[in-house]
Amino acid sequence: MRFTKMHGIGNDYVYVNCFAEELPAPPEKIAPLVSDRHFGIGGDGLILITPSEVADARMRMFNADGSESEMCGNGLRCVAKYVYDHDIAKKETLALETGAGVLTVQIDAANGLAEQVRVNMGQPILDGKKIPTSFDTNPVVNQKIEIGGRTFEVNCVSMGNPHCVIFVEEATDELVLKFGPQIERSSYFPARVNVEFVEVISPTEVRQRTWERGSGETLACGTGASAVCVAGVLTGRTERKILNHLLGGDLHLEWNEADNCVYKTGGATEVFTGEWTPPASLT
Ligand SMILES: N[C@H](CCC[C@H](N)C(=O)O)C(=O)O
Repeated sequence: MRFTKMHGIGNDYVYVNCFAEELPAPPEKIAPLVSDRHFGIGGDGLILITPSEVADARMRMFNADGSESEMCGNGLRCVAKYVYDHDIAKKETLALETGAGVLTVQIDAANGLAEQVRVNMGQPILDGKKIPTSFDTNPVVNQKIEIGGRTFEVNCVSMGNPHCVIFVEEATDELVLKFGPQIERSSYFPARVNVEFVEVISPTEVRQRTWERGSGETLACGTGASAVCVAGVLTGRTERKILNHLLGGDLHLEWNEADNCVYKTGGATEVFTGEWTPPASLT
């Protein structure tokens, strides 16, 4: 299986161009194998770039545990870069189909290659039942949950996929690595959840660490950063335009008042291409 390794500020996936390549097995079986950093290629998951009936291309994203997610913000910037750089559609404005609908992406290119990518991430979903959470408020802000003997105040937002944003003094290893997985799998979140621990530096600047549903801690999460932007505004902590520092780099975010959409800008990088040999047990 030919693949391309790409990352968006350190959130790395194995990308397969399904315009040209046929998968040797179902993607949910391939994702855990290629994601393994010792026995596989290494990555936070698998992303398929496929033809679309309604857009320039379609993204399908599988976490390292094989579960499929509706959306991936860093992944979508990389898909846009791939589609542009590899001439699937050489357009500076691309329409890309995701589980969160068709999203519009703006490419800033130099010498025929995409450098910065700006994604209209669409409107956040704030209805507790739709996110989904066990809360039936709209929005779900400053709600208390009990996890492992501790109380957390959570703010929940869906950007197509579910997020739980928790503002903290310091995003420690204990919070991310011990409580992250417990929150992910708690009964408050029927479809599990991605968890963001966020330090507010100023009304226009935050720092985020992410525990991702199905993949564990990652260096960055674009849908998570968008959810953080929304949660910051809803709780009166931040302005509508922020700079978010993630472990792997920075993202610029804006929750636009006029159209209610979140705009996310950041880089996308192609690292290498290769050919993966599926184990005999798979085929
Ligand atoms: N890293 C991705 C999000 C992956 C979310 C996935 N873990 C889920 O199950 O929803 C991003 O940049 O938006």
